[in-house]
Amino acid sequence: MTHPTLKSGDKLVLASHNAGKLAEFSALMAEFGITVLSAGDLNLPEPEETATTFAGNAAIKALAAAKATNLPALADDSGLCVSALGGVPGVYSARWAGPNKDFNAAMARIEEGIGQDEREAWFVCALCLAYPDGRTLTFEGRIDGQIVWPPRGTNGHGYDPIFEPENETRSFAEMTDTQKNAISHRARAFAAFRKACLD
Ligand SMILES: O=P(O)(O)OP(=O)(O)OP(=O)(O)OC[C@H]1O[C@@H](n2cnc3c(O)ncnc32)[C@H](O)[C@@H]1O
Ligand SMILES: [Mg+2]
Repeated sequence: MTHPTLKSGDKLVLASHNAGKLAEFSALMAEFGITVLSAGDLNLPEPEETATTFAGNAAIKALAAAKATNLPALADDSGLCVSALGGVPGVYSARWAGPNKDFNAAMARIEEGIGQDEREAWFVCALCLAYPDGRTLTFEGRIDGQIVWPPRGTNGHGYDPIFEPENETRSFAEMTDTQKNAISHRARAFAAFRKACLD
């Protein structure tokens, strides 16, 4: 039995500036009694995501936030990998939407790049918990599915309207937060984090 690394009453910085992710985390974290502060609340800068892996970028963000606040910090690096595009946009998922976060353009770019018969895609989420002393723990989650077109649904965020998880008939954007949080890449990574650090 491993000892929990975070307990009720502890403070944790969520090192993300993405409102959609933060909403999902607040639902996932609700039952644990941890005080969650977000990077936006704390005015933390957004470090450059220079790594070539999700885990590497999650560590960059988590360590930057932990060092800036002297508190443990949890960062999420995630993205949509499209098989017919060789796994792209992947770690470039945010950059494909550009500074104006134009996900309609990014989704259209994906659809234009793939054929009718090669629709496989998967979302990945890497979570990194970092401490001010530089220790890190990393967890990953993945969900497989396919790209659908046209985009469907108005819930969620980012690429949700064009991603239909396997064994589902709805896109992520047609699901409620609770439904998405039961199966998503983020929820799966969170389950591993929870098992190691919260339960
Ligand atoms: O780095 P932070 O501040 O956390 O916020 P971000 O939006 O830049 O996040 P990433 O660097 O991890 O980029 C992930 C991209 O993948 C998209 N993405 C990740 N998870 C997603 C999900 O569950 N549904 C839809 N899109 C998602 C998201 O919209 C981003 O464009
Ligand atoms: Mg980012």
